[in-house]
Amino acid sequence: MVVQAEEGRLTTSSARILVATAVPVERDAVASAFPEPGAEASRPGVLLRRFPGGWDLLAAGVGPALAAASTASALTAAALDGAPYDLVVSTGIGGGFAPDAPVGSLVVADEITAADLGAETADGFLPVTDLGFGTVTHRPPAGLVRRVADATGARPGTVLTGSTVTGTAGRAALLRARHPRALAEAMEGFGVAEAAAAHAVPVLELRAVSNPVGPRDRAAWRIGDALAALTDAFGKLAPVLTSWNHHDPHDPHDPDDPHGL
Ligand SMILES: O=C(O)c1cccc(C(=O)CC[C@H]2O[C@@H](n3cnc4c(=O)[nH]cnc43)[C@H](O)[C@@H]2O)c1
Repeated sequence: MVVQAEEGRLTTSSARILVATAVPVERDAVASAFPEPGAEASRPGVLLRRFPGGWDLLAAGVGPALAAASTASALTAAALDGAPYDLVVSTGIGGGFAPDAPVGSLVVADEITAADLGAETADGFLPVTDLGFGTVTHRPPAGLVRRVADATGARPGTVLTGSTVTGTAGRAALLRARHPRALAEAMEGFGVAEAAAAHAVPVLELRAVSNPVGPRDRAAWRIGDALAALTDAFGKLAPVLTSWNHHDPHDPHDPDDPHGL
């Protein structure tokens, strides 16, 4: 994999990386980290913005279902083209849990967790795994998460995925009680991760915090600041991805890897 950073902008890569945002304005914020405008590439069910070096950007839609469907379409198309992706990155704006993830900050997921996938019972919420189904958490490669955190200043932690934006202090407190490591909430990460897992492709989730998770206060959303943080972060991601090689079972930069440095 070869990715070069030039004045904080992404230039070349030999890896194939799919970056899935929810909406076009988030995709365009990521695109601003590239020196070129990119070119459109149409595949069944998806319209990609393609950049030299193997980067494809996709506005995959809002919510876990559409994000999963769009990401799966892109992954399948790439595989059928004979150029499968090496990494999928779910990214965009998100809500941050106070006080750990303030507005304007970045969060990188070490766990991508479906917050509302399960059953409500008289004794509380049961995740689908307790019912004997599927999964509720995907874990991105630990060494890659660490290096993304180091390079961008993103705080590592759990990023929750839900189909509903939290709008009350009570719901925010409930989520944090259930997921004490949760730093952020968004609506797509788990869907993107499910699609990536189906194709055995590693996944990352990086969120720029636009609003606190809690009582709905639309006027307090700082979407412009979060989008600017996203552009800045993707400029800094280049050297991180330069040395990451997921084909190598031993990550020399992962202190948890006994074969590493
Ligand atoms: O409440 C509104 O009026 C409103 C206005 C603009 C956007 C929204 C959204 O629901 C955007 C959802 C979109 O952004 C991500 N996101 C951002 N903050 C959060 C959050 O606190 N909780 C969940 N998702 C959030 C999400 O990934 C969607 O793509 C509402």
